[in-house]
Amino acid sequence: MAKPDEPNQLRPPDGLWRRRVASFGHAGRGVWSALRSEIHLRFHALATVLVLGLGFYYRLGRLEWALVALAVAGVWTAELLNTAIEALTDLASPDFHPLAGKAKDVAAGAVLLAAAGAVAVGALVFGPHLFSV
Ligand SMILES: Nc1ncnc2c1ncn2[C@@H]1O[C@H](COP(=O)(O)OP(=O)(O)OP(=O)(O)O)[C@@H](O)[C@H]1O
Repeated sequence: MAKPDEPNQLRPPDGLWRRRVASFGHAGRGVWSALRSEIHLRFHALATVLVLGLGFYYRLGRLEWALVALAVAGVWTAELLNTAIEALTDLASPDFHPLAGKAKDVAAGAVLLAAAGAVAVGALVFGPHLFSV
Protein backbone atom coordinates (compact mmCIF):
# COMPACT_ATOMS: atom_id res chain seq x y z
CA MET A 1 0.00 0.00 0.00
CA ALA A 2 1.36 3.45 -0.90
CA LYS A 3 2.36 5.67 2.04
CA PRO A 4 0.66 9.11 2.19
CA ASP A 5 3.78 10.97 1.00
CA GLU A 6 4.47 8.53 -1.88
CA PRO A 7 2.83 8.97 -5.27
CA ASN A 8 0.29 6.18 -5.84
CA GLN A 9 1.43 4.31 -8.95
CA LEU A 10 -2.04 2.87 -9.55
CA ARG A 11 -3.79 6.22 -9.62
CA PRO A 12 -3.38 8.27 -12.80
CA PRO A 13 -2.90 12.03 -12.36
CA ASP A 14 -6.11 14.07 -12.15
CA GLY A 15 -5.71 15.42 -15.68
CA LEU A 16 -5.75 11.89 -17.02
CA TRP A 17 -9.03 11.07 -15.24
CA ARG A 18 -10.59 14.22 -16.64
CA ARG A 19 -9.46 13.30 -20.13
CA ARG A 20 -10.85 9.78 -19.74
CA VAL A 21 -14.22 11.07 -18.62
CA ALA A 22 -14.15 13.58 -21.50
CA SER A 23 -13.39 10.72 -23.92
CA PHE A 24 -16.56 8.93 -22.79
CA GLY A 25 -18.42 12.18 -23.42
CA HIS A 26 -16.99 12.45 -26.93
CA ALA A 27 -17.90 8.84 -27.66
CA GLY A 28 -21.45 9.34 -26.38
CA ARG A 29 -21.75 12.48 -28.50
CA GLY A 30 -20.59 10.49 -31.53
CA VAL A 31 -23.23 7.80 -31.02
CA TRP A 32 -25.93 10.44 -30.45
CA SER A 33 -24.95 12.44 -33.53
CA ALA A 34 -24.89 9.29 -35.69
CA LEU A 35 -28.30 8.30 -34.30
CA ARG A 36 -29.71 11.68 -35.26
CA SER A 37 -28.32 11.67 -38.79
CA GLU A 38 -28.57 8.01 -39.80
CA ILE A 39 -31.97 6.41 -40.32
CA HIS A 40 -30.32 2.96 -40.34
CA LEU A 41 -29.11 3.49 -36.80
CA ARG A 42 -32.58 4.39 -35.61
CA PHE A 43 -33.76 1.14 -37.14
CA HIS A 44 -30.98 -0.68 -35.24
CA ALA A 45 -32.04 1.05 -32.03
CA LEU A 46 -35.60 -0.18 -32.52
CA ALA A 47 -34.39 -3.68 -33.40
CA THR A 48 -32.14 -3.68 -30.31
CA VAL A 49 -35.06 -2.77 -28.04
CA LEU A 50 -37.19 -5.52 -29.62
CA VAL A 51 -34.42 -8.11 -29.28
CA LEU A 52 -33.81 -7.17 -25.62
CA GLY A 53 -37.56 -7.40 -24.96
CA LEU A 54 -37.75 -10.83 -26.60
CA GLY A 55 -34.66 -11.93 -24.66
CA PHE A 56 -36.28 -11.06 -21.33
CA TYR A 57 -39.61 -12.55 -22.41
CA TYR A 58 -38.02 -15.90 -23.30
CA ARG A 59 -35.63 -15.75 -20.30
CA LEU A 60 -32.53 -16.39 -22.39
CA GLY A 61 -29.66 -18.24 -20.77
CA ARG A 62 -26.23 -16.73 -20.12
CA LEU A 63 -24.66 -18.07 -23.30
CA GLU A 64 -27.65 -17.00 -25.38
CA TRP A 65 -27.40 -13.46 -23.95
CA ALA A 66 -23.67 -13.45 -24.69
CA LEU A 67 -24.32 -14.34 -28.35
CA VAL A 68 -27.09 -11.78 -28.69
CA ALA A 69 -24.93 -9.09 -27.04
CA LEU A 70 -22.05 -9.82 -29.43
CA ALA A 71 -24.37 -9.77 -32.44
CA VAL A 72 -26.02 -6.49 -31.41
CA ALA A 73 -22.68 -4.85 -30.56
CA GLY A 74 -21.23 -6.09 -33.87
CA VAL A 75 -23.98 -4.45 -35.91
CA TRP A 76 -23.76 -1.17 -33.96
CA THR A 77 -19.98 -1.13 -34.26
CA ALA A 78 -20.07 -1.77 -38.01
CA GLU A 79 -22.80 0.84 -38.54
CA LEU A 80 -20.96 3.50 -36.51
CA LEU A 81 -17.68 2.83 -38.32
CA ASN A 82 -19.55 2.98 -41.64
CA THR A 83 -21.00 6.35 -40.67
CA ALA A 84 -17.54 7.63 -39.69
CA ILE A 85 -16.01 6.39 -42.95
CA GLU A 86 -18.82 7.98 -44.98
CA ALA A 87 -18.25 11.32 -43.25
CA LEU A 88 -14.48 11.17 -43.76
CA THR A 89 -14.93 10.13 -47.38
CA ASP A 90 -17.30 13.03 -48.06
CA LEU A 91 -14.78 15.38 -46.43
CA ALA A 92 -11.77 14.02 -48.30
CA SER A 93 -13.47 13.46 -51.63
CA PRO A 94 -16.64 15.47 -52.17
CA ASP A 95 -16.24 14.86 -55.91
CA PHE A 96 -16.59 11.47 -57.53
CA HIS A 97 -13.51 9.29 -57.14
CA PRO A 98 -13.28 5.50 -57.57
CA LEU A 99 -11.36 5.18 -54.29
CA ALA A 100 -14.00 7.16 -52.42
CA GLY A 101 -16.62 4.84 -53.85
CA LYS A 102 -14.55 1.82 -52.88
CA ALA A 103 -14.16 3.07 -49.29
CA LYS A 104 -17.90 3.56 -48.94
CA ASP A 105 -18.75 0.24 -50.60
CA VAL A 106 -16.33 -1.71 -48.38
CA ALA A 107 -17.65 0.02 -45.25
CA ALA A 108 -21.21 -0.79 -46.31
CA GLY A 109 -20.10 -4.38 -46.91
CA ALA A 110 -18.93 -4.59 -43.29
CA VAL A 111 -22.41 -3.55 -42.13
CA LEU A 112 -24.00 -6.14 -44.40
CA LEU A 113 -21.80 -8.93 -43.00
CA ALA A 114 -22.43 -7.89 -39.40
CA ALA A 115 -26.17 -7.76 -40.07
CA ALA A 116 -26.12 -11.20 -41.73
CA GLY A 117 -24.29 -12.61 -38.70
CA ALA A 118 -26.83 -11.01 -36.37
CA VAL A 119 -29.72 -12.52 -38.36
CA ALA A 120 -28.06 -15.96 -38.08
CA VAL A 121 -27.55 -15.54 -34.32
CA GLY A 122 -31.13 -14.31 -33.94
CA ALA A 123 -32.51 -17.30 -35.85
CA LEU A 124 -30.39 -19.80 -33.90
CA VAL A 125 -31.06 -18.27 -30.48
CA PHE A 126 -34.72 -17.27 -30.82
CA GLY A 127 -35.85 -19.92 -33.32
CA PRO A 128 -36.10 -22.75 -30.77
CA HIS A 129 -37.93 -20.47 -28.29
CA LEU A 130 -40.35 -19.17 -30.91
CA PHE A 131 -41.19 -22.55 -32.40
CA SER A 132 -41.17 -24.75 -29.30
CA VAL A 133 -44.66 -25.88 -28.32
N1 LIG B 1 -17.38 10.57 -53.70
C1 LIG B 1 -17.76 9.43 -54.26
N2 LIG B 1 -17.03 8.90 -55.26
C2 LIG B 1 -17.40 7.73 -55.84
N3 LIG B 1 -18.49 7.01 -55.50
C3 LIG B 1 -19.24 7.47 -54.50
C4 LIG B 1 -18.92 8.69 -53.83
N4 LIG B 1 -19.88 8.91 -52.86
C5 LIG B 1 -20.72 7.85 -52.94
N5 LIG B 1 -20.35 6.99 -53.91
C6 LIG B 1 -21.03 5.74 -54.27
O1 LIG B 1 -22.40 5.82 -53.96
C7 LIG B 1 -22.75 4.85 -52.96
C8 LIG B 1 -23.73 5.46 -52.00
O2 LIG B 1 -23.09 6.50 -51.30
P1 LIG B 1 -23.80 7.36 -50.18
O3 LIG B 1 -22.85 8.37 -49.67
O4 LIG B 1 -25.10 7.88 -50.71
O5 LIG B 1 -24.03 6.31 -49.06
P2 LIG B 1 -25.31 5.47 -48.75
O6 LIG B 1 -25.07 4.05 -49.18
O7 LIG B 1 -26.51 6.16 -49.28
O8 LIG B 1 -25.26 5.48 -47.19
P3 LIG B 1 -26.27 6.17 -46.20
O9 LIG B 1 -27.66 5.86 -46.71
O10 LIG B 1 -25.94 5.53 -44.91
O11 LIG B 1 -25.93 7.64 -46.25
C9 LIG B 1 -21.43 4.45 -52.31
O12 LIG B 1 -21.49 3.16 -51.74
C10 LIG B 1 -20.48 4.54 -53.47
O13 LIG B 1 -20.55 3.38 -54.28
